Amino acid sequence: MSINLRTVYAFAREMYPKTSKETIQYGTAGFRGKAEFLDSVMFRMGVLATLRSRYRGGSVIGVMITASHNPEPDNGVKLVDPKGEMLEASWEAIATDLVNVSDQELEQQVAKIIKDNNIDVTTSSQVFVGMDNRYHSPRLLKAVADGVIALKGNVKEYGIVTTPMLHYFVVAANTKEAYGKPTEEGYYDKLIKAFELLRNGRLENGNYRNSIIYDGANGVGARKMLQFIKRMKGTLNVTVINQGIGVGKINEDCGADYVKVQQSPPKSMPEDVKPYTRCVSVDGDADRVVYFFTDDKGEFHLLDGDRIATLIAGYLMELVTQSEISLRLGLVQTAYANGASTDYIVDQLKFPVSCVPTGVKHLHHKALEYDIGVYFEANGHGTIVFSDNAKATIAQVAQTKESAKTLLLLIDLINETVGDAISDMLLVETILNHKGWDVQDWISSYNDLPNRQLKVKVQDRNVIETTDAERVCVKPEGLQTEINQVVAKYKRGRSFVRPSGTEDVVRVYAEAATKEDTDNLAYEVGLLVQKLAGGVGPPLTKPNSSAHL
Ligand SMILES: CC(=O)N[C@H]1[C@@H](OP(=O)(O)O)O[C@H](CO)[C@@H](O)[C@@H]1O
Ligand SMILES: [Mg+2]
Repeated sequence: MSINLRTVYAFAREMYPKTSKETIQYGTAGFRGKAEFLDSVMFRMGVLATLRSRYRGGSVIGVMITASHNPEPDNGVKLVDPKGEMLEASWEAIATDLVNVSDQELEQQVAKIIKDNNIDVTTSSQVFVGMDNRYHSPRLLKAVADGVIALKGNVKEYGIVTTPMLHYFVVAANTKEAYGKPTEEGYYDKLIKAFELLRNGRLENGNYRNSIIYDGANGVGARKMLQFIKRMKGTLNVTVINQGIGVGKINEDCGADYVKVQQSPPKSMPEDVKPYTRCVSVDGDADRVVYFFTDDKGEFHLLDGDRIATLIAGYLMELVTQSEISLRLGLVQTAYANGASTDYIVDQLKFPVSCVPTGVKHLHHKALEYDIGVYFEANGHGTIVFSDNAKATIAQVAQTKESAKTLLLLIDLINETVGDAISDMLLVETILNHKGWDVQDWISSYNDLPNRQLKVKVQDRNVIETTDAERVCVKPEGLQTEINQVVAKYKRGRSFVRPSGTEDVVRVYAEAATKEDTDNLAYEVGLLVQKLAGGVGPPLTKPNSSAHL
């Protein structure tokens, strides 16, 4: 097979010319932006995925077209490496250069990647592509596929799937189906079989009731949950709201990000929902999940990624202890984790905990250092990874001990390749069922510190640089000192700022002993960002109003 790089060049110029003059950055989870500027980015990512597949000896590489929790006009692309991880960090720079060169330089840039990485372009390659349900996703999927074809690679299109499904397909194919069948049906089968075996016919237990309300964020997570329901034979009664079929924009006034950041239920919540009903929200590509409920006074309560992580970690530790096996367990968080959750993990669970920069790629890598690594972002994005040693030990002990048998089934239920909202939800349901817990039992394990996030618009968010897992701001000079002075005024105060990697904003996080203090702290730090980091746009609104969120 010979590759004519002229083909790449001609394709790009004729079909996918580069229309944006601005430099495009590789963000927290790949490239993201307004959909109308992304055609050339997608074509080039198809080219890159093909090169990466050849570089990795023909292993399958995944390309997911989605802008996750972003608003509907945005789109984006996430690349999946052979073991289901996000694209290796060293290739992020290669990807960035490739999307930013002009159409005229493209041929030369592709040749450079081939030469620098010693890629044999005559070998075979395989790229799996999936997309969310944004209306511009099919157009962008075609651009990715054309990029693959331009380099004579093989492309398999999965159509509309969740991000974690695509990760699963990649790993299933690369493990020659040891992980499961690389099909949609294979994915449902694997999860549902494990879930039903774990229920073992006991649908309700203690305070646990067998029904939930599921907010699908008008995204692909809604459609796929409807598929789960069809196949689950009533083992869990799920009512899907924000289905996104015909009405409703993706993530608008609903979904995991809205619920977490606004700290309120989706706007379209049915009025007749009984107090203490378990509700879940997933995000636009269904890799995040948060739980919430409203109490009998109408007050909203959130059970976010930190809660999910602590619930899972505690349960896994119980099972490991009962199984009398010695494994290294650890939990990974980011600076956004609620301080109370970290205290609970360290003081009560006595679990080693570490803090890494935002972005699942960082958490995933850290979690791999443990035999059982639990990682979750506060926003509900996370999973659990098991080392080969853990799997082998558990399988052996499972021959004689029930607790280890349960662990083995949990491994099948968990999508280890990346955070998976549906798999995570089924896992939480399993644990609550086994413990006989309702949401009140769950939330009483510790009290969250009130917390708040603000988005501050600045001229160039890259003027902010951070260190120490983003908890300390080193640029612009003086900002951290002023933040420290403000934080010192508040009991249990903690605050940090960082540039978002998915939106053109600076994020401010604050927590403190009371809600009022938290709102004031966030506001004061927001003002500092505006003052010292080139704030633009309207002035921040004083606390006790959500207008500035
Ligand atoms: C505070 C927050 O929730 N940040 C999110 C958000 O990243 P930012 O870089 O903060 O925009 O999107 C990422 C991708 O989904 C996710 O990994 C991350 O946790
Ligand atoms: Mg997402």
